[in-house]
Amino acid sequence: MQIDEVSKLIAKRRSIKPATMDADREISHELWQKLFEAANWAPNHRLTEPWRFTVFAGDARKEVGEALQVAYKEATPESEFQEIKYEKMAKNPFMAHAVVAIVMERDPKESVPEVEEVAAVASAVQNLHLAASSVGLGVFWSSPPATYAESFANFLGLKEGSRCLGLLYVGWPKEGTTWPTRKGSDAMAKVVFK
Ligand SMILES: Cc1cc2nc3c(=O)[nH]c(=O)nc-3n(C[C@H](O)[C@H](O)[C@H](O)COP(=O)(O)O)c2cc1C
Repeated sequence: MQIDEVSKLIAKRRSIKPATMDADREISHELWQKLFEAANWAPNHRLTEPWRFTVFAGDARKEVGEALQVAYKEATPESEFQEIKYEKMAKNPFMAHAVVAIVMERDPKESVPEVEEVAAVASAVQNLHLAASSVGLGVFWSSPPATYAESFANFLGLKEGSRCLGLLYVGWPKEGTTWPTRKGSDAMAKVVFK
């Protein structure tokens, strides 16, 4: 593959809003496997492979919605609590075909700094997202404060030191949806050569 082809795929990757996803359209097990294989090739220090994913599809999406509601209550001061947001939390997971919890599982030996483990998980998500984009499958990374709450970590059964880094909404775009575009910015303005 030439660099131009890789660059094209990278530039094509977009976040697809869950509201534009066809929640009923199946994602084959074969495709899920390809997505997680792509994730699994992410760079990671000392090969700790800290990424973990839990896929909630079908009725299991209800559990995520309920856990988000509990976590929202936990993470939101009473004065800021909004009933509308609370109700939406239960419905949101049903907009996508599946919701995938992104987890950084801490290596018990703590052989590398935590920031490196988080970076490795983000790389894994990027790989997965690129693979999904290549076949036109929509992905949206969502990280409301509720996903960082202790009750949400307990819901996911996280081990000591592990962290949830948000949720991926995954689904095929509804028929007629146009793939979003993004205005590019000046890449070289963020680079210094010395
Ligand atoms: C770590 C991380 C967390 C994110 N959390 C949210 C979020 O909570 N809500 C949201 O609207 N977008 C979230 N996004 C997606 C960004 O909004 C999106 O990547 C950005 O708008 C650029 O669009 P693109 O992905 O289509 O290039 C998140 C992205 C990352 C990398």
